[in-house]
Amino acid sequence: MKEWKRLLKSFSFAWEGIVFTFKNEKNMKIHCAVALFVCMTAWLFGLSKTEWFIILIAIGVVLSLEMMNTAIERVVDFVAPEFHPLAKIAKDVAAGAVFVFAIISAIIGAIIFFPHFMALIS
Ligand SMILES: Nc1ncnc2c1ncn2[C@@H]1O[C@H](COP(=O)(O)OP(=O)(O)OP(=O)(O)O)[C@@H](O)[C@H]1O
Repeated sequence: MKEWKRLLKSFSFAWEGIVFTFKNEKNMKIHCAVALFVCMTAWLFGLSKTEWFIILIAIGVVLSLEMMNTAIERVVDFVAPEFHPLAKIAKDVAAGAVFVFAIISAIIGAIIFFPHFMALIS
């Protein structure tokens, strides 16, 4: 019983982290809006299971990276509230990680949706 309570508590802390990121990070709102749009388009095009699988992984990784970026930003602000070159590197590298995977996800989306879009207009 105690184990269950501990597990539920850890889920609720994780949920608090998700809500915090969504409320405080503009980029997270943008990622969520794009993810919703992509899922609706995928549903309309009737993507295969494999295509859904790839798209959901891309969405999951982008959202998770944005949350890791937010966590790193907050830790950096906590330990280095003043300007510091290492704080800059930590924040820039974390933001870069999100950017790299967001670009890769856009390419993945283009590769998956392009044939469906061409089939629709031809
Ligand atoms: N303590 C610091 N020392 C050095 N440079 C910093 C510091 N804090 C922020 N920076 C620089 O300013 C940039 C913006 O930092 P900020 O904390 O405003 O994050 P952000 O890029 O606005 O993130 P987001 O928009 O995702 O919240 C960082 O990427 C970094 O280059």
